[in-house]
Amino acid sequence: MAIERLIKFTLVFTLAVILMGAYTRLSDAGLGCPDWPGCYGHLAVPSASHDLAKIETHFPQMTIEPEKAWLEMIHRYIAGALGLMVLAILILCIKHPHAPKKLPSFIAVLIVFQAALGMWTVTMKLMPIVVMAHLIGGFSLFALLLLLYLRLKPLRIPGGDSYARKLVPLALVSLGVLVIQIILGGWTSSNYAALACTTLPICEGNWVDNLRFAEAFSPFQGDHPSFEFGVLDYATRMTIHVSHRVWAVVTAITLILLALKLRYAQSNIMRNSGYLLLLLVIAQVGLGISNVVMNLPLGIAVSHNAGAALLLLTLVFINYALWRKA
Ligand code: HEM
Repeated sequence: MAIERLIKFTLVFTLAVILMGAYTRLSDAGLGCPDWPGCYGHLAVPSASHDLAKIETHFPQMTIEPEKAWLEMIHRYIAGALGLMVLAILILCIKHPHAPKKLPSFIAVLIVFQAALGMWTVTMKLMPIVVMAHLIGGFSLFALLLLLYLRLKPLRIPGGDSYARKLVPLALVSLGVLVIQIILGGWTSSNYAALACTTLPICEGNWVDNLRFAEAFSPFQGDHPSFEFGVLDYATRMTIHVSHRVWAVVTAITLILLALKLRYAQSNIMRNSGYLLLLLVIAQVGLGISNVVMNLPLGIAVSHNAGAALLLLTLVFINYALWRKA
């Protein structure tokens, strides 16, 4: 069916947009263009000398950095293309008598909201709550597109797999635990807390006595001309970082337990999902540790983001497959 192929392509494209967003953020290019939707009022990054002269007058505090501006604009263009794909999916679903209608409509609304969050990310100068919501919006879009794809497929577990069905509560808890870990990761990244702890396993110094949960998880951090590079003090960033690491232990244990239990499922599809989950958890923890010991190299940080997105997809699939009637 044309819709299924389009959704499959859109899923891969969404991952590309998420990774491009992570690459832009981690390259400190989020404010490469200080306005929205254009860049210094232009459709492409301006380079002509008369345009540059005008920019100096209209944006006196800004120095145009073409590389960063291009990263930001490419992210905006491909996100725009993704918006058009989601619109096409919605139209095809509305036309197709047996396709779901509510889910694609919700996805279309979500992508409009996601565009607004992209705008606020720039206009509110990388305010962490907005940056994190933008990251979560992208991940939600990715997960909902998979759900739509699965709704269009007649997926059934052969014979019902009564053993796997007993894992429904654990699979649901695993998804919840993972979502919390992703939110904590987004909060770590958007508050520039990645390098607050540089030793293993948890943090250096007398970290237990310096934890400040109220400040660390307050969604609003006052007025600042810009939130680029973070506005929180060391102890607060350390608390955010430590929370992400400690919850990583809870996440890894829960997901590995589910993966190991899935080994005894009767159906191949559930057993293989378990192996994939196990592989992804090990890779994700390895990438997280590499982030810390290697001082956040761009490639590793972007791969850590991709790992989180793929873990989410795997758990959405496992939950869906377990809930589906035989
Ligand atoms: C167990 C599963 C884990 C998941 C699902 C996860 C997820 C995430 C996510 C979604 C982000 C935000 C990425 C971004 O904004 O681009 C993040 C950031 C981060 N994670 Fe994890 N993480 C996990 C484990 C770990 C572990 C074990 C460590 C270290 C020991 C770690 C260290 C970090 C660091 C330092 C950042 C900030 C990187 C940055 O500034 O972009 N993570 N994590």
